[in-house]
Amino acid sequence: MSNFSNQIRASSSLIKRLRQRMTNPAALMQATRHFTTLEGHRPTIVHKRSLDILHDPWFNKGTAFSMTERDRLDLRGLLPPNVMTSEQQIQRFKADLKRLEVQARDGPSDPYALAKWRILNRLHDRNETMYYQVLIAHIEEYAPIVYTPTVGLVCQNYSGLFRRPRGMYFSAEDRGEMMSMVYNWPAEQVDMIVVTDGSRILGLGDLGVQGIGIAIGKLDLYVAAAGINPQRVLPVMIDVGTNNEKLLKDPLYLGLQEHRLDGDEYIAVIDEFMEAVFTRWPHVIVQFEDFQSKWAFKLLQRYRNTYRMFNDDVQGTAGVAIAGLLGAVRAQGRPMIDFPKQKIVVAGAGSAGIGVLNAARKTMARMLGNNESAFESAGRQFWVVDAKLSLLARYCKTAVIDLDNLVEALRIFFSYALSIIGMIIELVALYTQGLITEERENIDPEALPFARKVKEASRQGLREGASLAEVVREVKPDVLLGLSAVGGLFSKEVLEALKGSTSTRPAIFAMSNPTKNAECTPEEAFSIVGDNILFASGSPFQDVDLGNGHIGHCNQGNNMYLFPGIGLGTLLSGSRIISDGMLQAAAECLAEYMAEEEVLNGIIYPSTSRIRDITKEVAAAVVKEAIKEDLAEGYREMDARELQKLSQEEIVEYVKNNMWSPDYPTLVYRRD
Ligand SMILES: NC(=O)C1=CN([C@@H]2O[C@H](COP(=O)(O)OP(=O)(O)OC[C@H]3O[C@@H](n4cnc5c(N)ncnc54)[C@H](O)[C@@H]3O)[C@@H](O)[C@H]2O)C=CC1
Ligand SMILES: CC(=O)C(=O)O
Ligand SMILES: [Mg+2]
Repeated sequence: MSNFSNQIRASSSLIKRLRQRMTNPAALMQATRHFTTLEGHRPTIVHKRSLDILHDPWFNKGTAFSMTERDRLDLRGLLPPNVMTSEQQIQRFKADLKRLEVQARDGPSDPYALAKWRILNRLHDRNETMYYQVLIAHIEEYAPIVYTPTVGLVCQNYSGLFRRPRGMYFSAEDRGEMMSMVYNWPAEQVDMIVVTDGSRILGLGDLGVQGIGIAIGKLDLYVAAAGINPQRVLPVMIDVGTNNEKLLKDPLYLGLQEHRLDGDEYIAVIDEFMEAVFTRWPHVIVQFEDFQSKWAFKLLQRYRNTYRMFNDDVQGTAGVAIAGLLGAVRAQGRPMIDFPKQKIVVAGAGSAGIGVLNAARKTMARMLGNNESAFESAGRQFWVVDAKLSLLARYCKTAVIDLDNLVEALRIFFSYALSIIGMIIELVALYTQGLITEERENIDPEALPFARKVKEASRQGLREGASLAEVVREVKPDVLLGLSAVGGLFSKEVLEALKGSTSTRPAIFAMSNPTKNAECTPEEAFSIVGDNILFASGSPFQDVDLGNGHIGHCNQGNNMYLFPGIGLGTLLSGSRIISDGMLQAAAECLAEYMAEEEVLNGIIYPSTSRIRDITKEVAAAVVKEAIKEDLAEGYREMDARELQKLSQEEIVEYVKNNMWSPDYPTLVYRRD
């Protein structure tokens, strides 16, 4: 043991000495690598023994405790005698899950998926290390359980599923207390926070406090894909109420049963939360997740130049879509630089859709010369179809909230009356859905830059509000991209219309989650539009057997390929903010990751089994860009000046060396 300590000390001092000289980054890298390896073997000091160890998920190894460790920690006799390896433990766990599969002979179903989630969640609660061993080793099998689609089901049922707390809850009732509450979290250091207010969970709408499930699921991917230490992640739910009438009436709902805070009151809560977490952990990175679009953009603008934060739905999704869109160009056998010639129809102008539109337009403009006219002409490549509520309908819905203070009888009466008026207006509002032109009233400011000029539209045989099928028929786009949260929106009529596409290989991105919200299935896409299309969906689908010895590949176009790398790269660069350039570098890295042959075969995103590798590359690209933009302030031993000296290969190596892996540490007991 003392040998270990000596080596670690020696290695640390070597790094220090090297840093003082700062002449040889390669030697520094080597010392850091040596140090990291030793740190991996450094024993962990625990201040507990016996059953307390077995009941602590950080330290518990279950049957994998060696006999000497059992003696050292007073565990002898508290476990069955057969000492198992990690591999045997995973085998036993999987065999147990297999039994569940045998029982669920009807094939995948919601109760089956939930049962699987419960079993994994119980493992998470009792043995963190083994949980991440299982997740990393079988990520393709378990990502759909801890992440989309099953995480959606989990959020919908969270009040019933809740057993043990995970993460922190800041509610509207906690105003004025957050700065002290944040010290209730036991970890001294937190690297990553994923926060949601539960207002738009996947495509499932407002799930209130139950939305914490999505923050937990995203952080599982941070650990599995980016190797962020699980002791340094924090899922957060900001409960400002819910406008989900069902949850408001549910006696078993776990959150605040009042309508959502709005306006300045809402912003004050989020401000207080941000101040609290950045006061305790100045270097933390905060990922905003699944906020309704009304707040997603405003909060992003409010914080992005002050705090280390990003919005995954707006910015992560945009990067993943750009990578996919560039892949679609390559899949047509054309160079990426042809991207500005693509005609793109987007269905859904919410936080994700607008994020994609802005990023795609900027990418095209850059390729066209990066000036104003390039930006103008890039804008003409997009046709946006949306369906929004009118302002009056929104007013009626909000008015219900304002009536809360009246006598109960009156409240109920007016509530119902206004809800009915709201519903009627909503129905009327449906007539205003469709192609967005400058003629549209009450257009969202974010969507305005993509509104088509009326004259231009009419020259194409289109008008304000033209249906998606009409738009596709007239535009004959290269790409049809859905971020609408409306399952089946790419109907037979729409897909038939896409057969007229002028592209040699039309691409369909049905990106809405979870599975039932996908705009179409791959079977529908391949069978209606043809074998030669490119298909991507937000949630995983099986590849399609095209029946002629060919496979219709189903790509998973999900921001999970970027957000872990964006977070890790930001952490390791020590960048003060997350710049557009860093996000662009992440997207380009993903786009270039796929080999020519894969792309020509219709594979534009890597399989989930490669997620740890792509995340490492994305993180390295983010670090590199942060250095280039002079934003990198360094991390631990690697300060800004040393980062500057690293070559591309050394940056990748640096990232790899700093990714946590789930190995059981040797435990040594010391009295408190
Ligand atoms: N694959 C991925 O990585 C990601 C997928 N998503 C998914 O995208 C969907 C949308 O997310 P957000 O943009 O954040 O939600 P949002 O609620 O902000 O946006 C949805 C938009 O679709 C529009 N819409 C509704 N019905 C429509 C219709 N019939 N035709 C055209 N547009 C219609 C709405 O008016 C709204 O503007 C969700 O299902 C979400 O799970 C979101 C982020 C990442
Ligand atoms: C994937 C994701 O972030 C979403 O569906 O909201
Ligand atoms: Mg999301």
